[in-house]
Amino acid sequence: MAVCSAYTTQSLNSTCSISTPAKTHLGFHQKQVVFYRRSSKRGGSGSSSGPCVITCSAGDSQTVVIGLAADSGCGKSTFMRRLTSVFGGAAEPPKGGNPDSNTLISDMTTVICLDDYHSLDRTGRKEKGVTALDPRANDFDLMYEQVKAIKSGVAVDKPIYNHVTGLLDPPELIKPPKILVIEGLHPMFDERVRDLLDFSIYLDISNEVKFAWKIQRDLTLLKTLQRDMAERGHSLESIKASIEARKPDFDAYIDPQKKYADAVIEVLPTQLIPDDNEGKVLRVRLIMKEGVKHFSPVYLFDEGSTISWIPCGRKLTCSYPGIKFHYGPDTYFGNEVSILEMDGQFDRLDELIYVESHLSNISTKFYGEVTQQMLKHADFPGSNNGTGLFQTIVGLKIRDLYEQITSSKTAAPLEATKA
Ligand SMILES: Nc1ncnc2c1ncn2[C@@H]1O[C@H](COP(=O)(O)OP(=O)(O)OP(=O)(O)O)[C@@H](O)[C@H]1O
Ligand SMILES: O=C(CO)[C@H](O)[C@H](O)COP(=O)(O)O
Repeated sequence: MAVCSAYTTQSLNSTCSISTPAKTHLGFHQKQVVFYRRSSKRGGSGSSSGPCVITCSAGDSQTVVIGLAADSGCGKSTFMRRLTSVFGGAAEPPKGGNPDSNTLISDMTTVICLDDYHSLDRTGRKEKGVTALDPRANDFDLMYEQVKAIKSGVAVDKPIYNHVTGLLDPPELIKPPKILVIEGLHPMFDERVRDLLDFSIYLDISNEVKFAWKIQRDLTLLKTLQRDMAERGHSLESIKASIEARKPDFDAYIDPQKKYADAVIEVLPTQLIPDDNEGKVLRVRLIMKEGVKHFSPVYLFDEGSTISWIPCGRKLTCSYPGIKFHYGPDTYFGNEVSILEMDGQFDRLDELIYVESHLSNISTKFYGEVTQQMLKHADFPGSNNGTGLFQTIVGLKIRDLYEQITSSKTAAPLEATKA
């Protein structure tokens, strides 16, 4: 291994870091690693017994890494569709690649699914008697090395977990995007991976709601397959059994990650209907950590005050059971947070502008942008309640965070030049 000291760089704007030579067993992509010839007499004393590697990413293509954690079937894909829409352009699987790829690429974002780091396939897990939620079924070393590589501008060959076959497929090439989202069961589980995140989100869906969503999804699937009632009954039991079987590992390995999240979207049954167990009307809480770099929590009316607001009346149509907002400071796992809560659902999405105009720090670029985004995706699940509203707002906050990070990176060399 050579000692690296002085190198030429391709562009003044580049941010460069010295790394060890590409390690193919970790899937680093050799082609993306840039080799530079030693150019300067000054500092050129390093021995040159082997290849030195500099990996460069242009100043304007810094990869910002976002983590999104949730159990399976808890709305990660829906959230990702809202997020990528905020940046413009549709997200699609890699062109010409594996049709069962879990990756989604748009102009600005690449979303990778952490299921791809399962180290045991479906049969392997069955043989060992572990679930996919168990850390022993996942390769955190590879996850860390590859996310770190992408963040520093190096492409990787990431494995693919095929949900259709339950097997690990040959890897796919992931090039460093402007924004990398790692979504799945464990983005905040491993401390090394956690430290690479510029922002983290946890979707906390209560058991009652999770169950209602699963049934809804599976019954829709069954309906399209035109199965009979007997099979539907069987399916209900198996959905229940699968949720129960996952619960111990969910409680042990997934749920504890929420204490690390910068924002948590908590989804609970409504409090507006006494003893509601339908799970259709939802109470949704956006829990926002204070003091996170490049992130200022959203507030209602007056920052730091405690406020309850029923907006129904002349400007917002509400049918039973109505809509109730709450905002205020709180603590969450020992951290200071602000919590914005919405219970109930909108009758008319265009009237959301009335609510939007009373929210501050929502990082919109123009008046009504939240409402516009919500109307654009009115057919997505949760568009008439706090899940859609808060996912959209978090998407705008991530855009803002990205712009702040990239502008501070490009401003830094300028400041240094001035000094
Ligand atoms: N906000 C919501 N309101 C109502 N139902 C929802 C909401 N979000 C998701 N769902 C239901 O849950 C299902 C799963 O949503 P989605 O595919 O976004 O979750 P996921 O976490 O990506 O799932 P998976 O892990 O299985 O890929 C949807 O088909 C829908 O039925
Ligand atoms: O918790 C999950 C995350 O999506 C899946 O259950 C896990 O990835 C295993 O997938 P499959 O059930 O398709 O073998």
